[in-house]
Amino acid sequence: MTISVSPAHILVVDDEPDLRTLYELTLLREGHRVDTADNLQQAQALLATHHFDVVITDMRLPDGLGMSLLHHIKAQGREERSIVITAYGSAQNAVEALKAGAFDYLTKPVDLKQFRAVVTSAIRSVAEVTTDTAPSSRSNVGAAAGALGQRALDRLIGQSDCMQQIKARILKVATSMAPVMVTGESGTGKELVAYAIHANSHRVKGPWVAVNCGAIPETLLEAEFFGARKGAYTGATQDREGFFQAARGGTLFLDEIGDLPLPMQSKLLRAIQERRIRPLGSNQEEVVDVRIVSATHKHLAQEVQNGNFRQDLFFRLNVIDLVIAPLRERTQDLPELCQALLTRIAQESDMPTPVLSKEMLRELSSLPLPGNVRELENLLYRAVALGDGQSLQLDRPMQFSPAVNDSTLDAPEFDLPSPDLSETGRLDQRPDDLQTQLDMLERALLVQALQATQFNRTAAAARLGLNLRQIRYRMARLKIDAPSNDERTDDSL
Ligand SMILES: Nc1ncnc2c1ncn2[C@@H]1O[C@H](COP(=O)(O)OP(=O)(O)OP(=O)(O)O)[C@@H](O)[C@H]1O
Repeated sequence: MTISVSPAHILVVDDEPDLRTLYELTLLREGHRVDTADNLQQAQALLATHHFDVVITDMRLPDGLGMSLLHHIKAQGREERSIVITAYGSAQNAVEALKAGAFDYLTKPVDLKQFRAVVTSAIRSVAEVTTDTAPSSRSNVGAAAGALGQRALDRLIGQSDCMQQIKARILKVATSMAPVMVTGESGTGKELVAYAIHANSHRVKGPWVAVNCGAIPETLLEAEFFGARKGAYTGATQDREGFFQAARGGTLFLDEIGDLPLPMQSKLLRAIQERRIRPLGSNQEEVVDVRIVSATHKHLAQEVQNGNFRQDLFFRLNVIDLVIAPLRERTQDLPELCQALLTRIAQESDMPTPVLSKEMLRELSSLPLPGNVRELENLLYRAVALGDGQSLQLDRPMQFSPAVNDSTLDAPEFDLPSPDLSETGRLDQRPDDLQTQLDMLERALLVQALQATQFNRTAAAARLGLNLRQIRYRMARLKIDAPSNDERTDDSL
């Protein structure tokens, strides 16, 4: 399907006359105005005298690399969107081009359908920016966003340096097709950030498809991602779209990407590299037209080291990284966050917004809040529920009593009546670091649920609000050797 965009002025730079003509004719047929150059020098001469919307350049040119055109465009602050054509299999060049500011890249042999889709996308992104605002004002955070984009940025509460930098970076990276990886602890707002990237991009009118990679049973992953034809597997009574098809023209958000099993990682890598997918049971490939934003709370580089995550996929997904600091490292955001969250909670319950006292704010600031903004949100919900309608009643978080100063933060008091923590026999030793303490707590809860279900992992997972794959993963990570670790029929997903 050809998507119509307004005619654009495009520069094609390639030293191969046949290819140059092929690209030129394809673009002319779409109604665009095209100039061509067969080397860097000619391209630079044309750039000196003309303004283009899009520059399409081969990577290898007789007098240098197409990359230097990118640097030239960037250094001059020009508005052209550049698309680089790289040799097949040179992932490094593609990633470098995106990092150098290319809007997108194409791999040889160039598929004309893909070529048209990428060019259309680039033209759209120029149009979005020029209708929304003058590009020169982009340094002003928020100025470049349209109404939806601005709303998405506004939902990210906080004026700390970290949040300001995140917002500025969202605007900076939104306008290209480069894959972005958002990292941060659980509940730090990774999904909000990912959505803000979509909402500020030229793909905003396309779909936003968010997928939790850890929540899909392993056996269904391929069909869920790439779609399936009728009859491809038992129960497939009709053709169905996968996430890649559903997100066509928009953004595919892969949350908890670190939970994707290795075989699926290979399939995802292939889809990204080849820009093609094949639905299950189909012999036809389909062109991929999605921007990928992924997120994880894991240290993915460490997962690569441990052999749990493919390095090449990491490299592909992590072209641009965006790191969100935990809430305890930006406590200056707390007052504004509490205010916004309380206003929302009060609106939902149709009541006046309760006032947060200074004491309570101080108390909240002293909590480690390992669940970050989500935990803060839950705490405030409980505080509203326990309060008298005007004042709030802070209920201590389940896992920690509030730390009064840093030294108590190092040795939080566990306040968990239900799981038999002494089972672990290790809590008294109180390790210093938070992660070890959380691991011990998680281990105790898992063991307790497993014991209560005679080590039936499916039932234990259900008790804890997990699925089988998630509990298996957690058991393996914490080296919990349950009698049912040899496959049981009830667990055989
Ligand atoms: N800066 C923020 N301003 C306002 N609300 C926020 C902010 N950060 C997070 N939240 C809220 O906290 C909750 C968790 O946010 P979100 O789901 O984006 O976090 P996450 O990092 O993706 O979590 P997880 O790792 O569990 O997937 C949501 O309700 C979100 O609205």
